[in-house]
Amino acid sequence: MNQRKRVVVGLSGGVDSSVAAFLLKEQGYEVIGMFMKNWHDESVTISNECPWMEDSTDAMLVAEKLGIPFQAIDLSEEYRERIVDYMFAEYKAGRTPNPDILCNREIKFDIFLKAAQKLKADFVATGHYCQKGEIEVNGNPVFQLLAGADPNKDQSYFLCQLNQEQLAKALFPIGHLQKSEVRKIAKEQDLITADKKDSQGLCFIGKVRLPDFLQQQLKPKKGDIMVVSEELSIYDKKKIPAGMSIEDLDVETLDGICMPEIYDVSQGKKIAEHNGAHYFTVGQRKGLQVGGTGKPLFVIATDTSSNVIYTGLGEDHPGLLRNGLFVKHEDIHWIREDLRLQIGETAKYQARIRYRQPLSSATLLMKENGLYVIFDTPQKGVASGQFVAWYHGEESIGSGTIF
Ligand SMILES: Nc1ncnc2c1ncn2[C@@H]1O[C@H](COP(=O)(O)OP(=O)(O)OP(=O)(O)O)[C@@H](O)[C@H]1O
Repeated sequence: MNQRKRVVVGLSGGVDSSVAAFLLKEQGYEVIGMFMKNWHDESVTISNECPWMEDSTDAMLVAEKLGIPFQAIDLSEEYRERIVDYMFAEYKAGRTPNPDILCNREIKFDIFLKAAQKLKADFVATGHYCQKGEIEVNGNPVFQLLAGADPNKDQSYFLCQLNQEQLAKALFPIGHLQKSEVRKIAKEQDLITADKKDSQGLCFIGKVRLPDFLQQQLKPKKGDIMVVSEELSIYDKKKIPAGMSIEDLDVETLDGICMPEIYDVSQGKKIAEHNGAHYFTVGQRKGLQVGGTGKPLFVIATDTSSNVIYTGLGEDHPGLLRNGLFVKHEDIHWIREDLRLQIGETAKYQARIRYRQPLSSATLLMKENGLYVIFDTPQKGVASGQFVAWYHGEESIGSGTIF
């Protein structure tokens, strides 16, 4: 059946994609390995190491060992335009982007996919820990994005912005395996990548720390750290009114619950200084460098226009917890288009707002202006710019950018 299908596998020089390529070959596909050079800027390299060169050599050696053709393509320009520029713009605006999710949507399953199609490939495969399903809805095929079988490695969250056309062309050959099994196969096949360390995400940053990367374009600028009391009246609006069912909440109440709070300096007390509000993210504890406060300080909001950070004392500060979040109409993405909610409709799903976070039950309400996601239990670290993905069991149904 699969004999004549051609697959381009993204070979990163890591163990997962090496084993993915091996398994595809075993299954009888015609496999081509392709390494992409993502982004490399001499100015952010903090050592003389050149990780992408090493990775591309490893990818090539794996291809050689498996006896498959190999190509390397330079997508660094596209990467800069679509990922790096987006990252800087988002941080500058006080939001927290997720480059890994964008990279899958914009690079691996767009530009890379198009390059594969030029080679007349039927599919693009990656070493992601997730699975693809196919069902029929009203007589039409519908593709499903499913969690990886290894609960510690599930990467479906990173693919939550893929659409049906992209999924139709995707293969995830290792999604049904545990990481330990992948390493075992790599060892058995004597692949050079068998013992290679896992990558840390943020592939393009390589070995540079995020703060160092950001400082390339976002210059340090001193500003105030304010500490905000627990007793502010704005926190009352964040609560779900007692006795009300979520379906009956009006938009004003929903906005109070789901929109990020806007603080002003009169609501806080200056406690120290920081070196740039755009370096900080909601929920962050590290990097504030304020001592003598007894309990730890956490960022509860940043205001990049006035360059002020608002913080709360202690991990139970009401500013840290949110009962819901909002996704603007144009930022809502349905993987399962057939399950798209219409205005006025609600649905019960499980949501996650960051990679590896356990799923948490939530009610989704579709309104004219966008989607409100109300959690059964309040969540910490709901950061603007990050993605929320909603699941039905193991299946990722849709996602959106948090307002
Ligand atoms: N530079 C690259 N060139 C080609 N494909 C890549 C590259 N970087 C990542 N990929 C593809 O995307 C998948 C997921 O990338 P990620 O950076 O999360 O690596 P990973 O899960 O550690 O996998 P691996 O062990 O294969 O590096 C990889 O398995 C690979 O198929």
